[in-house]
Amino acid sequence: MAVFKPENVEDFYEIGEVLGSGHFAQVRKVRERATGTYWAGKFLKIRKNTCSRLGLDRSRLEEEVDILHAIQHPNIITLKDVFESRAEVVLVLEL
Ligand SMILES: Nc1ncnc2c1ncn2[C@@H]1O[C@H](COP(=O)(O)OP(=O)(O)OP(=O)(O)O)[C@@H](O)[C@H]1O
Repeated sequence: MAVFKPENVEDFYEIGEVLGSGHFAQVRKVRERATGTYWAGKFLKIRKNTCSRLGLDRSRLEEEVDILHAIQHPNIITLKDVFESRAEVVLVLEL
């Protein structure tokens, strides 16, 4: 199962320009501090309670993260890291 790190993503990545946005996510270019490598950081809003219609359901997201983690294929984007704070989850993806 994928590990959702409780650390602050900004301790490990510099957050850069916005690359795009979707229904629940904003995607930004991020730079790994340790290596200088660029990645895409997908900042996802998580639903706070079952009654709310805003944000993603965390269990659905867990399933998707597990699938991304399990698959390594040239046509499927690589998932490098997952960070979690109270209100959002950040997926660090291949740019
Ligand atoms: N790995 C990535 N590298 C570069 N840009 C990306 C990457 N992932 C997403 N983007 C950009 O961010 C935008 C939003 O991505 P996201 O995956 O949130 O949304 P979507 O699949 O287009 O929409 P939806 O909310 O319907 O799922 C994309 O349209 C693309 O421009």
